[in-house]
Amino acid sequence: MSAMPAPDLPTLRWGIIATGLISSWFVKDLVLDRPDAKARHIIKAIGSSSREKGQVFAQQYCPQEPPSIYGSYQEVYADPSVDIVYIGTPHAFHVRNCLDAIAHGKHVLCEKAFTLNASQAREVFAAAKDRGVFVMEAMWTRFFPLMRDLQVKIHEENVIGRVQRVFCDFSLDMDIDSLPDDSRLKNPDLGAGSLLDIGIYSLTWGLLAADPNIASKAQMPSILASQKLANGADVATSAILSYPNGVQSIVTSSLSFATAPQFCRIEGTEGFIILEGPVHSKARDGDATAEARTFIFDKPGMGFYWEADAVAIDISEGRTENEIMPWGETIRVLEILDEVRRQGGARYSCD
Ligand SMILES: NC(=O)C1=CN([C@@H]2O[C@H](COP(=O)(O)OP(=O)(O)OC[C@H]3O[C@@H](n4cnc5c(N)ncnc54)[C@H](OP(=O)(O)O)[C@@H]3O)[C@@H](O)[C@H]2O)C=CC1
Ligand SMILES: O=C1OC[C@@H](O)[C@H](O)[C@H]1O
Repeated sequence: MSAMPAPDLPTLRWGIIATGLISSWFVKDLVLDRPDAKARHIIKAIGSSSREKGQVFAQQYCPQEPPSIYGSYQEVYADPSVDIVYIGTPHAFHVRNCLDAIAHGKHVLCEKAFTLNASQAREVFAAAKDRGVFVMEAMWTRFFPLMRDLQVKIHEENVIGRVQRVFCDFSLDMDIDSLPDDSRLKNPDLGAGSLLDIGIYSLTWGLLAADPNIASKAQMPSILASQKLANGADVATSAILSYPNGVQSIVTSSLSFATAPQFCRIEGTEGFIILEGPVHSKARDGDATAEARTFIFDKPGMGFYWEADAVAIDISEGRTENEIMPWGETIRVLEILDEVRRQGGARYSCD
């Protein structure tokens, strides 16, 4: 028997911008039948550079309730049946797409990296403030229960004592040389490079494991960074974040090889935590003497619905920011990414 969400749950009507990989993952998760759903999500419109692409996308991912299909993004912004626009274009277009959606009075959930630099993000949030609409960076892993549980274990229950050092890597073997020059991973005009695409995940763990606070309450670490560049984009980035209390987070990313399954190690005075598996599916803690405990993190689909449910609840309760990923945190992350690129050499034309 199918488990439909209760009818009184907050309901959000989505317009999807772009029909690439992430939009397909996001929409597949949104239309999943989930007994524990905290919100109801309806895909009302698909906007694509091509109406045909939009049709194929809708047939494949929205079979139950066919959305309106548009051969432009503007038509999605203008559609009165859309409450919120989900932006799944390459990073370089996020600022324009966000501003356009906000100008039409739409709420926005925009993929990571939110914009190419902190200055663009400030511009978007200023526009959102003026229009009074909800905006959030789709930093989906911050909404994983595993992420939330580990924050409590590390910073409230102190299960590994005082955190001393964090290592986190996210690398993918993308065979960059074989990609076309217009690939978003290769072309700096599209926001190419490992840092904004996947290094942002390593940085997220590096920050959250070192300091429980976010946005303006968080300590700002000093940064030492190095990048390997190809055609102006970073193929690899390594950064050391050093905190005034001596904690160091070593965060790395690369597009030349794949991360080992154990992608993150958080070391404390009384033990360690290892994160492993695809999209944070497992955490293990232990120390030299005690037997390690393993926390398995199974989930239906990929887990994009947690951020989507949080957004629906915020909007239904009249908030314009989310407390897990508020505007100040997106700006803080982008300021760190800006500094890493300043030291490492990767530049975008908007810098
Ligand atoms: N949260 C996550 O797990 C993931 C997030 N992402 C993020 O999503 C964004 C898009 O990534 P991804 O889906 O992998 O990218 P894709 O290349 O698969 O798709 C991007 C889509 O954007 C649209 N687009 C508009 N202008 C351009 C252009 N000049 N060049 C290419 N595409 C264009 C196209 O859709 P159309 O023709 O329909 O308009 C295209 O299909 C990035 O910001 C990335 O960081 C990506 C993967 C996973
Ligand atoms: O966010 C992401 O996670 C998965 C990767 O495949 C993708 O390149 C990246 O954008």
